[in-house]
Amino acid sequence: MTHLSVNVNKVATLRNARGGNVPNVLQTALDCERFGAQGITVHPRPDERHIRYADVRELAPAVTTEFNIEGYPNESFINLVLENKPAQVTLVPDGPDVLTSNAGWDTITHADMLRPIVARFKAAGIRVSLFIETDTELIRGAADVGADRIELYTEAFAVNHATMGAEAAKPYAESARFAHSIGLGVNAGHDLSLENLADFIAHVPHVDEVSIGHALISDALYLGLENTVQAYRRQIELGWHRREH
Ligand SMILES: CC(=O)[C@@H](O)[C@H](O)COP(=O)(O)O
Ligand SMILES: NCC(=O)COP(=O)(O)O
Repeated sequence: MTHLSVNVNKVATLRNARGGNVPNVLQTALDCERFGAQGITVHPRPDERHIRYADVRELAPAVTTEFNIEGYPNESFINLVLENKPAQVTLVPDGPDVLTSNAGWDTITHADMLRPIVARFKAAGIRVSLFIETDTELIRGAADVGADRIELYTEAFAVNHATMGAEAAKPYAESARFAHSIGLGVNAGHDLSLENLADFIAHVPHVDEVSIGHALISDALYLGLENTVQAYRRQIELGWHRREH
């Protein structure tokens, strides 16, 4: 069954708006786990506009499910990850100024840069995932630089799902099948929501994990965090039960 990792970036955004410690990011992460999250994801950005490096240091020893740190692998990010040894690091090719992640890796152009970084993390016992679009050659490139998994960048799925429904999952299904066939694990994330998650899971095979933040934390304003985490888990189960493969 696909695991749900809750991205708590947006909890930190709210906390940072007032400069104190409300809401408490650590407590929220632990509560997400208590409510059924199977992982916690954070994406510290260079300007620390939401998750701060200090949050990562606080979360790392406290998270008892899978801790996943996402980000662009500059030297300070690499050191942060190696210092905190999460179960998984997800490398994302974000420029420092982006509003949010907006592209996957070009694993061919950046192969020489990625290969030694991936090797460093793997030598430290950290699983490495690369954020990537639905392009077979780039997925093959992820395997070539030594990645353990890919994270399919699902923004286009979310946008297209609004008009096309489950048909929007087709390129992702092909990519997931290909990644699996060459030995890569498959994660997915970005703009997944209660509206589109079951269709994604039903039509895309081999998905080990989804990481969801923006929509989930927004839903929690209406539904409460416990109900929301459980609602996302139920959508994953619903998707699995609708699978034809
Ligand atoms: C890689 C990815 O899709 C997520 O980490 C997303 O970028 C969340 O980051 P923000 O919360 O900064 O938008
Ligand atoms: N890796 C994707 C993630 O962590 C959350 O993305 P989003 O749900 O905030 O778009």
